[in-house]
Amino acid sequence: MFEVQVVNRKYAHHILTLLRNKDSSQIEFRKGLVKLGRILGMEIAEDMETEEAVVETPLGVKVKGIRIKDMDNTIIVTVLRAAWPLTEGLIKVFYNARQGVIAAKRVEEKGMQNYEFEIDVSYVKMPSVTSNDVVIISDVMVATGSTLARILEEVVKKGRAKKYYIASVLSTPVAVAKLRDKADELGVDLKMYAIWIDPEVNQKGYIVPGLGDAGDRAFGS
Ligand SMILES: O=P(O)(O)OC[C@H]1O[C@H](OP(=O)(O)OP(=O)(O)O)[C@H](O)[C@@H]1O
Ligand SMILES: O=c1cc[nH]c(=O)[nH]1
Repeated sequence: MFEVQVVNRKYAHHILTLLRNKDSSQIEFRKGLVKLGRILGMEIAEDMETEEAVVETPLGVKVKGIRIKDMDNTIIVTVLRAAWPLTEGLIKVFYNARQGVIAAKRVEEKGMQNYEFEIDVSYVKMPSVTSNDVVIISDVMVATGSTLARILEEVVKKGRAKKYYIASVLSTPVAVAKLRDKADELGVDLKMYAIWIDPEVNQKGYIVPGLGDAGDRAFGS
């Protein structure tokens, strides 16, 4: 099963506009990603089931509240390197999350064929996953979807989660179609959140209008 949801919040789009601006500084860019990570985390939390929780306040009064059931069985996987600040924001919401890291790179020297890049996965370190877990994959730019499709293959090798989320800033129709196919092929329940879906990927594999090379803008080239 695959679903995609765009974040319909003025504040998120205000920050996205700052990120798109070529004159925004490296620090502004990173800070913007942290803010969007927190918003994406809130959106994902909104999608999760809750249960009743009763607590006693310092006044000695018991009160009914709620807890998000999967708060303590969430795993966040960061795709290096641009997603690092995005994860910083996600962690503010999923404060007990276990974490994994994946280094994956498009082999750009071989070029893009039919909106597909070969992906070189050089490092995978993540906790084992059980059927009680929810996995959130944090990646800023989902352009052709080649990287995330490949990463999903790696992630499911660690065990089957009951649900997978993608937390991203920008994606494209091409990537959405590819991820839908990959979710079907792997038989996973996948929901992708993006702040916005841009219309195009250019010949070099950049999202257009996009925001440029997110890794370089956040950390330098
Ligand atoms: O959907 P795709 O076409 O596969 O492209 C998306 C990938 O490109 C970006 O990484 P990048 O190669 O810029 O790496 P960096 O963050 O380390 O700079 C981005 O963070 C994704 O991982
Ligand atoms: O536009 C794009 C596409 C992939 N990676 C980026 O950083 N930017």
